[in-house]
Amino acid sequence: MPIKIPDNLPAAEILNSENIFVMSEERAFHQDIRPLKIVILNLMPTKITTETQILRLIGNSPLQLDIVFLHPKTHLSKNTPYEHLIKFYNTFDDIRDQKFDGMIITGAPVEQMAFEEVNYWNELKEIMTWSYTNVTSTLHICWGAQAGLYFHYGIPKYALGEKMFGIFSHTVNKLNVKLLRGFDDEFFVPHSRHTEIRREDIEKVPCLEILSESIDSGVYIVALKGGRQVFVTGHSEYDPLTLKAEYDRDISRGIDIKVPKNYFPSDDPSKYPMVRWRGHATLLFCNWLNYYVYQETPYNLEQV
Ligand SMILES: CC(=O)SCCNC(=O)CCNC(=O)[C@H](O)C(C)(C)COP(=O)(O)OP(=O)(O)OC[C@H]1O[C@@H](n2cnc3c(N)ncnc32)[C@H](O)[C@@H]1OP(=O)(O)O
Ligand SMILES: N[C@@H](CCO)C(=O)O
Repeated sequence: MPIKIPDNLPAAEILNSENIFVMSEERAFHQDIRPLKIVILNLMPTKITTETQILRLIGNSPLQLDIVFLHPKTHLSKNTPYEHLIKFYNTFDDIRDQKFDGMIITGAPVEQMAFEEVNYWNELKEIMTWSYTNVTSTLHICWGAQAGLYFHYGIPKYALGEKMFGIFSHTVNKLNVKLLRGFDDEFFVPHSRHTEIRREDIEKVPCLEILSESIDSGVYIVALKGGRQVFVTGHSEYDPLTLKAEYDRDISRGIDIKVPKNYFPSDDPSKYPMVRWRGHATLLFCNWLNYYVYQETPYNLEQV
């Protein structure tokens, strides 16, 4: 949350230059406050796990959030009980006439298919088109980021020779970016994917900026200048044991999968994983909610 201090306090200039959010008395006086409307398009097969992971992060904020869950109506989930979807989820038809402050589009285990082969691709294209005009800021995660970058900007994904699997070190590319406020110089993020997007393709689109990368796992955060869209290639929301569950699943299926890198102490899968990404995950979601959603969204949502 911003610090409200007198406009002319000397600390204001110093803190502003350090990328700390200081709100002037005048701005604070004029700021109207209401709960934020957030829509989560959950494309993961294990929807209940993902709901919990995302809510844990966005719930760690003093803001009141009204959450709406969406699932694609053109895909019948095998792994999430239908009763759960009926009880807690909407489809796009239910909300297409509404406006939202923020939207999160999750990952999905479909990255090895062409986008057009995904059975809800046409529906997703419609939702992503709508998000551009009906949502103040949309955060896309993993496959959701690949899909958004491909649909909005024609950026392709490429198959990797080996799954990017583990916890990787990242750095920030640019100083004084609100989304990156408070990030350490080096921070860690889980990745679990068979495909990648490439810097050279993103650089061809002048309205996009690469905000964070990793020497080992490549591009991490891309944003539309102004913050209306954020694309994140990693899974900072993952629980301590999510990579282990994916690893155990693949081992039990006889798949040739390597131990996730930098995850188990001494790379020994019998040991409990070391969590080194929770602080980063919390900050990323808080910063997005605060600076790209709350501070930018109009009080009257119809003006989005
Ligand atoms: C790159 C990223 O975004 S990573 C994020 C994805 N990560 C994860 O999903 C991790 C957790 N998931 C898993 O462990 C596995 O997917 C499991 C165990 C839930 C199921 O795996 P499997 O039994 O091998 O595959 P299954 O046939 O059930 O399909 C898996 C999912 O792929 C997706 N899928 C598969 N084919 C299609 C298709 N043609 N169109 C759209 N979605 C498809 C679906 O989401 C499907 O699950 P759902 O029907 O519950 O939505
Ligand atoms: N994180 C995914 C990658 C597949 O898209 C999994 O291991 O299931």
